Amino acid sequence: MMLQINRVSGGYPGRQVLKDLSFSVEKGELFGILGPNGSGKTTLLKMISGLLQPEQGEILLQNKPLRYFSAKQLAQKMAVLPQVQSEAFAYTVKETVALGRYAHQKGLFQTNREEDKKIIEEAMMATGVQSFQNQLLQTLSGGERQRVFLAQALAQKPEILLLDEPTNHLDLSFQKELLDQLIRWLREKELTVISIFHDLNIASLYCDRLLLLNKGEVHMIGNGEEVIQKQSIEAVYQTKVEMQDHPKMPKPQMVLLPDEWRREDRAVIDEKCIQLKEGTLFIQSPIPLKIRGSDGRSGWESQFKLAEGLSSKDFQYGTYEKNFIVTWADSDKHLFHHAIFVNGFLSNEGYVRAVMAVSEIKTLLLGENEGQFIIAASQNGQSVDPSDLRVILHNGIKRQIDSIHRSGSF
Ligand SMILES: Nc1ncnc2c1ncn2[C@@H]1O[C@H](COP(=O)(O)OP(=O)(O)OP(=O)(O)O)[C@@H](O)[C@H]1O
Repeated sequence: MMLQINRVSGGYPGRQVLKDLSFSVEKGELFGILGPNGSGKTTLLKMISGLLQPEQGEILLQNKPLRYFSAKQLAQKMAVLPQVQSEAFAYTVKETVALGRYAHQKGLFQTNREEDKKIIEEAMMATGVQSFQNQLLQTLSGGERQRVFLAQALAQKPEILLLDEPTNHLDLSFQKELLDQLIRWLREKELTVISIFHDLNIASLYCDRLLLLNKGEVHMIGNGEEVIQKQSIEAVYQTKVEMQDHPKMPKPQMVLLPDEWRREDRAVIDEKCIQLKEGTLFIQSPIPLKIRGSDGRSGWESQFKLAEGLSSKDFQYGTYEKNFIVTWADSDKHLFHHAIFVNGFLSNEGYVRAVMAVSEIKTLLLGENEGQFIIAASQNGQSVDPSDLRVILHNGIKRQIDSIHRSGSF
């Protein structure tokens, strides 16, 4: 066990921030600390680094109480990357990184300067700051400064790295680079990282485990899938969120829904949206619709070119309950295609079931049929029950196919 927090309470004089926290961090883990502003994340990091003493409870580092370590011993084991301050610094980049070696120097005369130099160079290389190593810190951007302090922390060669929002000044590519690099160090150098994150999606992607703090208490500890859940995030952050799956990883991702996001409530997809221009059949929707196609196509679209070379006998359309269905036939191949517009909200599961339902209905009505179809929903208004939808689609599609057959062009 790298670190153990046993029933820790405390904070500042007259202000108890943390209440009865217990958890442990294993060697080699990337352990994330999450929580709203003021929930006690920085206070907890200060206690772990020995800057603040708990009022109650105990923190053990490698099974030994933290208070038995001298400041220098702690600095040899732990490096802290604080939130970057914006004050002016009169040091160069290289001097700042070199300060990371301080805890390892013995006496007044530095005994192992070659070794120190090598470590400082390595730390600068790893964080990509060597190209501006002779510049003064105050001449750097916030993100560059963040990387310099990370280099300083690495030069300390710690066993535990404590990070307070390491990515908050970094652009997208440096965020990814820093975290990918941290993971490589974790695996190669047996480092353990404890880091505060504000970005829940990044924490979900990179952390082995997460601690979600709420008002100084443990709300939940677990892996990303367990902690980044709609219910717990909404309860702790007191806001509405929507969850979605990451397209390539089994990691939950969260998206915000602005209060002001109002779709045009009266926007309805019906016969007014249909246009036939020189044999080309279009649907022009007043709002973007979320679509899934039998060919795997998905996304948000508002203009749909359905078919070319059609005469008015080749297609049918109509509204069935709140669903607008268009069916058209390809006169050469005798295939039937369908566009189904749902005026309502279709969940992810609803889409899957609707796609399956339409495939089944087509097979039932037409036998082997390779015709294509799309399902597009406004995601506006009431949630649609996939079982009800199935019945409505069956009746609507059947009626339209019969009617195209009757029109005599086949
Ligand atoms: N030096 C201090 N003296 C007294 N109270 C403090 C001190 N530092 C922080 N606090 C209080 O302790 C509480 C927790 O602060 P802390 O900085 O740990 O929160 P945090 O979760 O890191 O917040 P943020 O997300 O805003 O960085 C806050 O209410 C804060 O006002």
